[in-house]
Order: sequence, then structure tokens, then C-alpha cells
Amino acid sequence: MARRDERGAGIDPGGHGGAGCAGKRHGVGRAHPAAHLPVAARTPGQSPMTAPLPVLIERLAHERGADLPPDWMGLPPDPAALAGEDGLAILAENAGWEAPRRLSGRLRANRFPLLAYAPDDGWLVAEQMEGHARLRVWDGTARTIAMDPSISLYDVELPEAAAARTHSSAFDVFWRAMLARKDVLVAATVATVVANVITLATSLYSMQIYDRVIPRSGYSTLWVLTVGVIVALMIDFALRTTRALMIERESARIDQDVSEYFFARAQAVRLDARTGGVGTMAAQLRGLEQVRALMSSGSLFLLADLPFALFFVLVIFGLGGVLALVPLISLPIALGVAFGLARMIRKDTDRAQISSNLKNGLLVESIDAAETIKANRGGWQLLSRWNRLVEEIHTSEDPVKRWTSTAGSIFSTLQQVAYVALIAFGAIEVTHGKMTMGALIACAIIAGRVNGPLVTQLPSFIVQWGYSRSSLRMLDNILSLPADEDPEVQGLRPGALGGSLRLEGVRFSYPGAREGIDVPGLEVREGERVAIVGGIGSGKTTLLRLLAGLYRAQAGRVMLGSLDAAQIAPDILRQHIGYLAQDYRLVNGTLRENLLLGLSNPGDDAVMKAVTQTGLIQLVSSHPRGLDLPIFEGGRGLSGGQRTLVGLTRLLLARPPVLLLDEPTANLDDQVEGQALGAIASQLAPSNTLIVVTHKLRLLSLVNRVIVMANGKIVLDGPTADVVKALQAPPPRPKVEASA
Ligand SMILES: Nc1ncnc2c1ncn2[C@@H]1O[C@H](COP(=O)(O)OP(=O)(O)OP(=O)(O)O)[C@@H](O)[C@H]1O
Repeated sequence: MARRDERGAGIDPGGHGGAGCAGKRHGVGRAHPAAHLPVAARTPGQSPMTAPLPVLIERLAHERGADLPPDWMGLPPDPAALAGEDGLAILAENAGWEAPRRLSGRLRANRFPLLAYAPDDGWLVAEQMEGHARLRVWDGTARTIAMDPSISLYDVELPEAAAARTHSSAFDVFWRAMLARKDVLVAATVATVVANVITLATSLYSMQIYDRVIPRSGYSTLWVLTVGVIVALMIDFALRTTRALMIERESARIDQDVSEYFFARAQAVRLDARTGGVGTMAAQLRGLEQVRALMSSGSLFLLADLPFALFFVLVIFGLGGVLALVPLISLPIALGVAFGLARMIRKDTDRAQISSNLKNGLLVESIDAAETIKANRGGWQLLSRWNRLVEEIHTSEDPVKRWTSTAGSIFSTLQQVAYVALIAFGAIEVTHGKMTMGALIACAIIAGRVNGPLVTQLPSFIVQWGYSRSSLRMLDNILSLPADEDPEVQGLRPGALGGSLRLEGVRFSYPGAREGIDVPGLEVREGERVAIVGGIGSGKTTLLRLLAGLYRAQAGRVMLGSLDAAQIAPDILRQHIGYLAQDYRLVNGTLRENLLLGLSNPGDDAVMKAVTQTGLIQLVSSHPRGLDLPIFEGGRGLSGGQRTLVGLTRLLLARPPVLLLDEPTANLDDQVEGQALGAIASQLAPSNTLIVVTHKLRLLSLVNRVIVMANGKIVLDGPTADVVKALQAPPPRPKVEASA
């Protein structure tokens, strides 16, 4: 079929091609995950410009504002296999995504962008309908094509960045995760209801035995009833087992969803907004396990068992009339006691939870800072803090335990009193001929079912609820901390970002600090090489973090090119600005994983080249596992200098257009320093911007401008030679006035 293309003049494919394209424009962008793929095999008549499917998916992600991880594709599949219509399914399976859905019927505008497969053109991004008969597409070039029935449209569920979802509260996170599985929850509730109804069978069985079988020696009835009740009990067993398995499986999935969200959200908390300690925050996050456990078991208790108690009261009313008064009185008393208990332990569970989080924080700190603590004999100090916290926890938990066991005793006494009352009332009713003996026994069994869950589950449910409430509050606190990206606002993903940085009226201070950074104006042009120097604590690192977009200024703004850095999507910003921290931390894994953190794998040749350039090769070649040498938790396994070299090598591989280095050579000896700096310098393109914080004069050879900071302010700024001269000049002598 001949199709007339209207190619969009002036639409630059690279301009919309995502961060990879942005980087390429500067000549230093990160390797595009799909860049190494050859253009998919084309059939005659197709444009040679068309982009391969992975590039189209990245474009789709870009248009939907989604951030695909660098290695989203897994092992790249055979490009030829991706050219056909089943290519999308192959790719989705490879990436571990849900199978793409083929859409049919008239599509609403809000469903776009989608992916389209046209027999003549292969894969395309379908951006929008143009009128009723044409489709605006992109396959390296923007154009419109006639929409005919041979074109299939596909929706692919791109993995949503977990932290990007918005939730009003921690409870909402759990609630929505549960609602997403409401089918299972409903099935489990139905199973509970059916199992409870079957329980009725045993009580009615007893009734029939006492009323019909025993008085009349009706053995045939006995057998029929016995077989019937055994079948019912087997169904009950099957239902309860299935329910337990279903809940286990779903709890694991809910846990996965919820913990993924909180982990990603905690990671997304802006660095300047993190106030608590690492261990304390980790303990706060762990509280989600408590909430999840309560929600999966407690929801069935609330949804099925508790309402069913009321149903049982109705059954008792049907069998024994006024006898129903007994559970009708005992049930509200039990619920009242439960409510009172929940109120009574509220403050204590809160306090116990806080102390327990602090205890966890202390534990993490004592392990992390073991060297300092040992060397300075600080062990006793930490031990006394530890003991104090353990005491505090016990002091808070004691009343919880006391009240819980008291409530347990109250519930069990209540159950027995209710039983005695029921039998006593029942005996009167039986002697007055108002009910049969069998009905009384059935009522006694059913009343046990009303009070049973209360005695066995309610006390622990209330304590769990107390702790879960505190956990939810702490999780709410984490959610209230500002994130790198406002989930309500879609960050800018420009195709090209300039290399210039500008601070306009920036003011920043740490929480509780009187003074901070105050920079009314600073401009670093694209391609400039700048050093920031100054005394200890003068604000150099803080300024660099503000420039990197890791901190958000309380006043003023940081501009990257012509855009406010706060408005740029964090992943795009991080790809564009390479930041090397003063104390570069490694993460648990291998050296290779650390070198490629957040990058797509450019292949071992490129990694080895970078490793050789910075001098890290010595470490790699001397270790039997080479690039796979293990890095332990907390980044242990390498020396301080080696860690810095890993950071520098990673930057060489990332090739960001803007480099911000915080004392990059503080841990390096002269020879390695020269080699590493040489590697960085040789890779800098004229348009690349470099800002380096340093105490070392040697590094000034890399730059042509020096900024001097003191007390959070810029006190000198100019060409390197001028600033060095000004710094070396002796301070002016105070004028001595001639005495008369
Ligand atoms: N996380 C933080 N919380 C509170 N105050 C901080 C924090 N980090 C730094 N400060 C304070 O901010 C000021 C500037 O610190 P910054 O790390 O920017 O200085 P610097 O010039 O880089 O120092 P150095 O040369 O020692 O690395 C210091 O007074 C420091 O005490």
C-alpha cells in the first residue's frame, strides 16, 4: 500500500531524543542504552532514518515523562528480531515488563502517545491522531501517516518510578496497594464468610444429635448428619488453607509494592532536608513491616470475623430468642474494653517506638564509627547511651504489656461469664419448653464463635494497631520531607542543556544554623574552568552542592543554561552535571558495579580504558577478581584514595558536560593526582564546564578563574593569576596616626 508521508520540516529528532541525545550534542553525553543497536532491518520503501524499537521506547518514555533505568533493556535482544510486530513483546519480556496490549476501537486523545506497528513502516511512536484519518508519528523524524486498519496500536506499561507516585499519607500507600489486589481480598473475605457459615454446621449438627438422634436412636440420621458435617469440615479446611496461602502470597506482593515505594521515596528525599540519623530513618522505614502485617491479617479480622460476630448473634436469636441478649451485652463490653485499651497504650507505644528507632540509630552509628569509637575509647559512652535507651523502651513497653495481659484476662473472663450466663438462661428457657436442649448446645457453640476471635485476636490486634499507628506517623514524616522532584510537577526534560551555571540571589542555611551561604550573583559560563578556594567551613562544599542541584536554596535560584535547575527532571540534571563528593562513598557490590553506578554498560574495553587513564588499573590488575573485586557494605574494601579514583573513573565513563569536583585529589599522592587530573583534563571538551573545590595549589593549573569564599560569601573572584597574587599579598598594615 502506498502511503504519502508528510515529513515535519525542522523537527530535530535529536532534540526530542532524550538525555542520551542531549549528551551527544555536547559531545560528552552518556552512552545511549540503545545507541549501539544498529538500525533495525528495514523492508523496501522504509525510510533509512527510522529509529530502532529501543530508541522508540526511550522516546515514548521521554514523552510520558518516565525515567527508564540505564539498563532497562536487560541483555539487548537481536535487532532483527525486534523489527517484526512481535518485537515489542520480545523487548518487553526481556525488560521484565508486562506484555504490551494491542488496542482496538476508537482511541481517545488521552491514550497517546502509544507505539504503532505499520506493515510498511515497521515500529513508530504514535504521538496523536491528526483529525480522524491521520496519525502523527515519530520514527526518527516527525511526520503524519494515513491511519488505516493495517496499523496496530500498542500500549506498553513503562515501569513508573516508584517515588514519582503521589500519596497523601502512608496509610494511603498501604490502602492503595491493597485496593490494587481487591479481588484477592474479596475472595479471602468470601472464603472467611463461607468458612464461618460452615462453622454453623457443627453447631446445628450438635442440635440435631441432641434433639433427634439421641431421643429416637435414629442411627441413619446420625450417619447422614455425620457424613454431611465431615464434608462441611473438609470444605472448611480447604477454604481456610486456601485463604491462608492467598493472604501469604498477596501480603508478599503488597509488601513488595509498599516497600518499593517507601525505599524510593526515602532515597528521593532532598539531601538538605534529611535531619534524622541514618539508622533512625532506617528504623522508621522498617515500621512499614508492622503496618503491612497488621493490614493483611487485621483487615480480614475487621472485614469478615468481626461483622460475622453480629450474624452469629442473629442466629442465636433465631435458635434461642432472648438468649441473644447474652452476646449482645458481652460483645459491646469486649469492644469497649478493646477501645479503652487502645487509648491507654497509645502514648506508651509511641514512646517505645521512638526509643526503639533511636536504639537502632545508635547501633548503626556504633558499627559505622567503630574505628573512631575504639581509637578514642568511646565504647563506654555509647554503652551507657544504649542502656539508657533500652531502659526507656522497657519503661514504655511495661504498661503496654501490663494492659494487654489485663485486657486478655478481661476478655477470657468475659467469655466464660457469657458462657455461664447463656447456659443458665438457656436452662430456664429449656425447662419452660421455649427451646430444645439441642438448640441450647448449638447456641453455646455459636456464642463461643462470637467471643472466640475477640479473646484470641483482639488484644494482639490492639497492640499491633498501637505500634502501627506510631509507625504510620513516622512514615508520614518521611513522606512530608521534600523530594528532589515534586511528584505533582513533571520535571523538564529538555533535549539540550547549556553548560553555564548562574546563581541569582541565592541564600541557603542548614536547619538551626544562624548563617549560611549568601551569594547575590555568580555566573560560570559554558566551558569555563573555575576553582573554589577558602578556609575550612567557609561554605565551598555547600555552594558546590547548590550548583549540583543536590541542595535547594531557601531564596534565589540556580540556573543551568537558561533553565531553573529546580525545574529540570532530576535524572536529566544528574546526567548533565557530574558531581564528585569530597568523601566519595562506594556501595555494596563489585568494583564494576560501582564504576557503572547509574550508567549503561559501555563494555569492558571502555571501562578498562578509563581505569587505565585514572590509574585505577593498578588495583584492578593486582586483584585476582579484577573488575569484579568485592566492595563490602558501607563501601569498605578500598582505601580512601582508591575510592576517589573510582569516583573519578566513573565520571570519565559518564562524560557529563558539567563537572563539579569537591577536593578530588585530597586523598591522592602526587603521582596518581597528576595522572587522574591529566585524564580529566584530556577529556574536557572546550564546551565542558569544570568547577573544582580545592585546598591544593596544584589544582589551580587546571583552571583559569578562582573564587575565594569566606563565611559563606564570595570575597574574591577573578582570573587565577590575579586571585593568587591577591591571596599571596601581605595583609595591609593598620594605619598608625601620627601623634600631635
Ligand atoms: N549537614 C550539615 N548540617 C549542618 N551544618 C553543616 C552541614 N554541613 C556543613 N555544615 C556547616 O556549614 C558550613 C559550611 O560547610 P562546608 O562543608 O560547605 O564548608 P567547606 O568550605 O567545604 O569546608 P571544608 O574545607 O572543611 O570542606 C560549616 O560551618 C559547617 O559546619
